[in-house]
Amino acid sequence: MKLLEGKSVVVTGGSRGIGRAIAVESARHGADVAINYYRDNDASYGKKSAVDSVVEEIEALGRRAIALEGNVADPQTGAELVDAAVQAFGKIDVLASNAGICPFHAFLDIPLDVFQRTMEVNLHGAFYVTQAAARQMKAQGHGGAIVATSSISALVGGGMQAHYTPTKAGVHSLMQSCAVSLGPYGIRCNSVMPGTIATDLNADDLSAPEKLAYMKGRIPLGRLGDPVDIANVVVFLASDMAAYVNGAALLVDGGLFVNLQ
Ligand SMILES: NC(=O)C1=CN([C@@H]2O[C@H](COP(=O)(O)OP(=O)(O)OC[C@H]3O[C@@H](n4cnc5c(N)ncnc54)[C@H](OP(=O)(O)O)[C@@H]3O)[C@@H](O)[C@H]2O)C=CC1
Ligand SMILES: C[C@H](O)[C@@H]1OC(=O)[C@H](O)[C@@H]1O
Repeated sequence: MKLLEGKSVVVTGGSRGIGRAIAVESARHGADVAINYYRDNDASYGKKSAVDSVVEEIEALGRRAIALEGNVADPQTGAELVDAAVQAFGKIDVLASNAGICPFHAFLDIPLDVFQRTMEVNLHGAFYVTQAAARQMKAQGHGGAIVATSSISALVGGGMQAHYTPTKAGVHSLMQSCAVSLGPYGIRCNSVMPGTIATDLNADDLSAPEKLAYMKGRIPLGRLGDPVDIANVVVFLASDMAAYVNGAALLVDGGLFVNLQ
């Protein structure tokens, strides 16, 4: 069953990791996809750059794809991405606001620029692109769905993430307020809260075997998440199957959050 047949989906941070999986699974469910990326230089996908390979994969599924470079922290990037999607596909039905960074650092001596960049990319970036997509959806007059990638880190702390966890709590809060602001236009806003998902974001952190074993040991399902585990839930929240889900946050963490002891 295809959940996004004929929809136009915009994904920020769609070249790698969770965003890439959202882009591909959206296409598998029948959507055309506009992908934002920033500094794509990853040639590990069959010797193509990451973004070229995701575009190719979507086209192989019989759907259209465009890719637009841009830093989501720049207020113009979101608007340009939405405009490009409308030019290419005639409309936008779904935004997956997903781009994010997590440079691990201890709290007491975090460089100011690392703190500011994390805030600007993760929280300001989500705000700008959500506003741009919502303006377009309102003008179109037939509603829409916005799904932001928050995190389990919106709910719990991390000693090396004091600059990061507030951005994920902020993204969660942004979706709650937007659910209220945009509900009257039929635009639903929700967030997905991934646990620990195996991507480039945490590859360094989990490269130490002891840390990897510790994290897996804390997850009742006994494995790290796969980007597709998150993408499946984003597709559901974006689809008409979730027509009455608005302002929700869905933990997708293999049970990590509830595992006190
Ligand atoms: N991995 C995990 O365990 C978890 C991740 N998350 C969240 O999921 C989201 C995706 O993370 P994940 O897939 O793991 O990370 P990856 O590092 O694998 O991918 C990040 C993606 O974001 C893009 N990106 C980075 N900075 C910018 C920017 N300034 N402007 C536009 N695009 C940018 C990258 O593009 P490019 O490479 O071209 O620069 C890339 O496509 C993030 O918001 C993260 O906080 C939440 C919970 C857990
Ligand atoms: C980067 C982390 O490993 C990852 O990102 C988050 O949001 C969670 O804290 C995950 O563990």
